[in-house]
Amino acid sequence: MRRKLAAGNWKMNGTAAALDELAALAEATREARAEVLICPPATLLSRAADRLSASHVTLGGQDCHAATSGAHTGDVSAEMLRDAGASAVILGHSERRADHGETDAEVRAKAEAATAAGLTAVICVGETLEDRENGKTLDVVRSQLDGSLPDGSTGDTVVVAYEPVWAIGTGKVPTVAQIAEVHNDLRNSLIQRFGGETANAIRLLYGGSVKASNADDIFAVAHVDGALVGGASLKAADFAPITAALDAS
Ligand SMILES: O=C[C@H](O)COP(=O)(O)O
Repeated sequence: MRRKLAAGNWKMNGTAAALDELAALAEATREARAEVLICPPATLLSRAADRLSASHVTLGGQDCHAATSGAHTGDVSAEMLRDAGASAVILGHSERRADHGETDAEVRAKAEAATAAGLTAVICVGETLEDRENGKTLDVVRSQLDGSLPDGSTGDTVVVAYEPVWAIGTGKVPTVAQIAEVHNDLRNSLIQRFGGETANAIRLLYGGSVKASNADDIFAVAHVDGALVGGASLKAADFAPITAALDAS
């Protein structure tokens, strides 16, 4: 049985004042059965970990380097994230793929580093609008999945987040049929590569303009085990109802 996961990606948002929102989220979701994961900027991780030490909310990074340490100015290793209190790390987000030219091979190497450091890698895949309009959605997503997940991935080491690029921060959401098609295909691809038992333990998240108002419909889709939420994860008042919708699904 896959435990549902409500994950929040704060992206490049949040200074010390945002820690109060985390505390409010922990309070508002204290009865949640789903895992509640927040990925704040790296600068807030250790303070967030201190603030949440007695709570069920887990923490993650938004990226890591593939190396453990070394001459990589400005980068953060998986081990450092773990040391700061993270249990997970988002990898291959489309904003990293677009802004930093990250390839599937780099994402995979980072995921291997995350696993070695004991972090769960939340690996993002998703098509652009152009891909979708050209009928290439499944090809693109399959190829990213194949290239980005390490061999030997398990339900403990990876989570896959399907995030159509055109739905991120735009208020546009795919139809439930479109989400169902991709999630079903992701599950089948995982089964082909890792076998049924392992594949069925890997959680699949949907991400892209998830809000309390559309969460029920999205969470009713087969093989949607939760969400990776951007904008609506910044405020406890927005994110707690999404977590509640996930629990109710
Ligand atoms: O990682 C989260 C996604 O990019 C979704 O962002 P959004 O909920 O603001 O559309």
